[in-house]
Amino acid sequence: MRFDVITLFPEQFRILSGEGVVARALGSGIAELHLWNPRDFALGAHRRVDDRPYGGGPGMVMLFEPLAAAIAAARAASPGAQVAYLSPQGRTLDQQAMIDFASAPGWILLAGRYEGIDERLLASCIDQEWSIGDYVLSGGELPAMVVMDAVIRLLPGALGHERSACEDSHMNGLLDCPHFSRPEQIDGLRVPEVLLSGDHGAIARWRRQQALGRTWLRRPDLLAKMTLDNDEQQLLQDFIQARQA
Ligand SMILES: Nc1nonc1C(=O)N[C@H]1C[C@@H]1c1ccc(S(N)(=O)=O)cc1
Repeated sequence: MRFDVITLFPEQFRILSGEGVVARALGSGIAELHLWNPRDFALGAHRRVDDRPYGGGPGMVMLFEPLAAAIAAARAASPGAQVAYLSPQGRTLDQQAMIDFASAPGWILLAGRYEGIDERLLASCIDQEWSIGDYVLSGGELPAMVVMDAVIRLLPGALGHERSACEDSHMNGLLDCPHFSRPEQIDGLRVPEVLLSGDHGAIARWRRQQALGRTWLRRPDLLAKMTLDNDEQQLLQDFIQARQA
């Protein structure tokens, strides 16, 4: 998948080529990243990319022309890609959104700065507006990297043969189960016996029950969206009763 990011701070994206899933995906061609700086498309002696807002008020607004030109260049280089603007006013993203995005041919991500962008861009150049959460950051670069990370891990081959993203939290509407590794005991805290049993059926049921129970405890809003089969309902009831015993 091709990602084109429009950003005033392209050097921030070097972090993606460091190590880990995203770096390996970029290095192996599973994903590719192209950066476009609006300042390269700014005209005039001062090559301005922002200016004061009409009507007064604090902060600066990113100018229409440089962003429109950068978006046009990215669209020409990535046919079929849609343009998504990262802002607190966008649709809040969740795992299902990332799953949907992973099937697109590519994305052009616009990382905003300052107070935001000239509103006319939303009507003329931008296809979708997304938010990574209800808070305001100093720039859209981190949100763009968050989206890239969440989408890239879903691409075939990105996580390697040893596992896939399907066990992750939120991938099946539930939170993930707890995980343990060596040693078997730390300060009297033991690994659940079932995980040491070698009974893969029992381990799978325990993990499903833990995922159901954790979601019930921490995110009942997610559970409310799910339809549990009879076995899952019984697992959850047993979890709840064990807690109340
Ligand atoms: N949350 C987020 N999810 O994605 N981006 C997020 C974010 O905080 N971006 C901030 C730098 C930039 C920004 C953009 C737009 C607006 S504005 N005036 O439209 O509200 C305010 C701040």
